[in-house]
Amino acid sequence: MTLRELHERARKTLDPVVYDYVAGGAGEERVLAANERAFDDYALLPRVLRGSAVRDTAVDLPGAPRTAPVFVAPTAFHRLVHPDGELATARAAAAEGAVLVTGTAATTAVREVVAAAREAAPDPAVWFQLYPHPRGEVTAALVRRAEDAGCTALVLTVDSPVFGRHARDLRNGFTDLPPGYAAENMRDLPGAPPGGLLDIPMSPEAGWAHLAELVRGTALPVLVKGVLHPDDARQAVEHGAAGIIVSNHGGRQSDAVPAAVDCLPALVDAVAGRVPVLLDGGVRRGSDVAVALALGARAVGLGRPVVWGLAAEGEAGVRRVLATLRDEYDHTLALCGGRRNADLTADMVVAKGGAR
Ligand SMILES: Cc1cc2nc3c(=O)[nH]c(=O)nc-3n(C[C@H](O)[C@H](O)[C@H](O)COP(=O)(O)O)c2cc1C
Ligand SMILES: CCCCC(=O)C(=O)O
Repeated sequence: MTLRELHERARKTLDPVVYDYVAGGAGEERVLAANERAFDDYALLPRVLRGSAVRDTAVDLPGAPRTAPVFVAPTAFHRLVHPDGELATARAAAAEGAVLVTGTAATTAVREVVAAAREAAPDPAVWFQLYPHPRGEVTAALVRRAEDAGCTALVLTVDSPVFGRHARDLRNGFTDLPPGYAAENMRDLPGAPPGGLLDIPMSPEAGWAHLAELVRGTALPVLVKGVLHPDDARQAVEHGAAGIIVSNHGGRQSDAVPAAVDCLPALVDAVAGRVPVLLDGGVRRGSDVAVALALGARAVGLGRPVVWGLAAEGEAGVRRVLATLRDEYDHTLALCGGRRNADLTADMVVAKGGAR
């Protein structure tokens, strides 16, 4: 079954309001559409007579040595789409050797998520995503939870000073979690009520000091997610980021930003190899992975496709999504005459219709 078919099955399975929450974007959904369409505008110029029957696609990421080049981006509330929720996602990602980013908005506590990943693989990599919280003690408590659970990196999402305006959710009246679901990691934190969507505050006044404080307060590497401006990528590195995730939140925050992959080259230049640059948004095929890696991304994240796999088939569906992308990417690498990711270089990416 292709990713497209899994998406279709998920659409038929899900409550339309939940489907819209996952599928939707901000505003007129221009950025949502642009993320996927941008990949259509790139083509790959293969190199010939230099390939290998054995290919190595593993990458080193912070807190995740020798991992898959495709990771599970943080997406909220997995129990809304499948009763096994984040436990299924965790087992699937671990079994496929992919980093799982769980986070503040998970409907399963991080301790249980890491335990489930460990059932599926001896040394899984689970990262924990958080937002800059106005109260330092709340961030500190969340970080302790992630550390105690065994997470190997933190991800600070910085593209959400305020929550995006999701037109579908506003139309559907979906503005908080239904009864019976909670953001489990927010339970019993100092000064924070449990645990609905509205209890995960965004901080319009957060500054670079938040990042510096987070980095100071943990031994874990901290990646910064949601960077689009090259100067912000430089600032993030200067404030201690161990990695940059180029992302526009899957078109769910500003509806006026460029497609994520179109921002990638400038950020790769700005970071100049000091830390790995990752990307998410619109990745749907192995060739999209190849384009992003050729343009300098170390790895790419999948948001919605993982949720569609989970909704359609639980753990097996998430495994299928990750395995499909891995196989398609490996095949593309072979067709491009590559034996390792580094064999994909920026000169091999051209605008559709010809060489640039
Ligand atoms: C339903 C949903 C929930 C999300 N929740 C979060 C979140 O809690 N934290 C976060 O940093 N990003 C969140 N994101 C953004 C994803 O991490 C990622 O940036 C985006 O989905 C990538 O685009 P794609 O869906 O086209 O793969 C969410 C995305 C979706 C679709
Ligand atoms: C406060 C929950 C965050 C979920 C999120 O980031 C999204 O729906 O895009």
